[in-house]
Amino acid sequence: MNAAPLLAVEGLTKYFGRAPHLVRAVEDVSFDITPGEVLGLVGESGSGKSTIGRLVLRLIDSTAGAIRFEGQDVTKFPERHLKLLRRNAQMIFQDPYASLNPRLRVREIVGEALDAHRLASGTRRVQRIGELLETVGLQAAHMSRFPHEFSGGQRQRIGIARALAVEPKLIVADEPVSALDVSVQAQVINLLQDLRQRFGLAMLFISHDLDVVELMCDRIAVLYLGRVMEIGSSEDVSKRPRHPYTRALLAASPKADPDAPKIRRMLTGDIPSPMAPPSGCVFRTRCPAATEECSRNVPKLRSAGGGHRFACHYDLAYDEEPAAA
Ligand SMILES: Nc1ncnc2c1ncn2[C@@H]1O[C@H](COP(=O)(O)OP(=O)(O)OP(=O)(O)O)[C@@H](O)[C@H]1O
Repeated sequence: MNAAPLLAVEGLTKYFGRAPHLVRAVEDVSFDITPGEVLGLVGESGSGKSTIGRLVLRLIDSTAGAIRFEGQDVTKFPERHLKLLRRNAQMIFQDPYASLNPRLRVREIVGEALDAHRLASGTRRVQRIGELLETVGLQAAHMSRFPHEFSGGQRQRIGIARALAVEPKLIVADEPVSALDVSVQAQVINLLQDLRQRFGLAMLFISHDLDVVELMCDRIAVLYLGRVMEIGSSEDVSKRPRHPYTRALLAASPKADPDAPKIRRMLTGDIPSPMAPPSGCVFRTRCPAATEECSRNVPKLRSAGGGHRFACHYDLAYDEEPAAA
């Protein structure tokens, strides 16, 4: 619990564009990931999950905040130091079709990472590519094929082999199974679990699906309109959620108990535009329990004990009905 964080994100903020079209994609987000830990980022479409993943790997620049990787703030890294970051932190993308260059053989796709960091050459390089393919459940002989010769699940395995080539300490997995057939999703999740155990990988695991996140992650951060609504152990967040939004998300899951308390089933209306987020608590326009207070003040994250925190002015009992409007 007290291990020095591998990744420490503090007050991370990202705006796209300019006023009056300023998009507040990520607003004052903080979290840590310790070595070997898997943190899930969950939230509806547009909540800022991918943006956070891209910020962490410096694929895009932040507006404000710090991203410390092993204590060093990567937001301040000059371009030439980014290679060091990429040696330690890699991305697995959502779409295994778009993320692999169709003109390159698997050998070149996986080998590129080895070459960029001069990790292996000659016969050792070929051997290493074969090993990586076997590590992800493919065969060494597959290295001479092109991406189109593989199924979606197999392509995602190639993307994983490419990420593993540099022996990273952190993997940002952005919806790694959402584009796959349901029947294949579990296999890829199992592979990621297995790799995590084998290599002690830490992960930032991005998904809109709370069930997948619960399965995969040690801790979960729930995002809404670019802000953290709740963060804590998977167990606390999924079994003892304190924020009305987390409860609503859980209720929307196909696994939800139909007799669940009413507050959990009341997520209605659309997500407001990140160009015009509501005042006070950003969730208040969809929250069944919102009051005047919620429109005036932004709730701070507060502790529910044991590292579990939630950003709500109220602390409603789990089965409490919302106040009449
Ligand atoms: N390059 C960009 N320019 C302008 N707006 C952007 C850009 N990238 C993302 N956004 C906006 O930032 C917000 C957060 O987007 P982001 O993709 O991070 O959300 P997400 O939670 O990952 O959603 P999804 O699951 O749909 O990918 C959205 O409103 C999105 O439209």
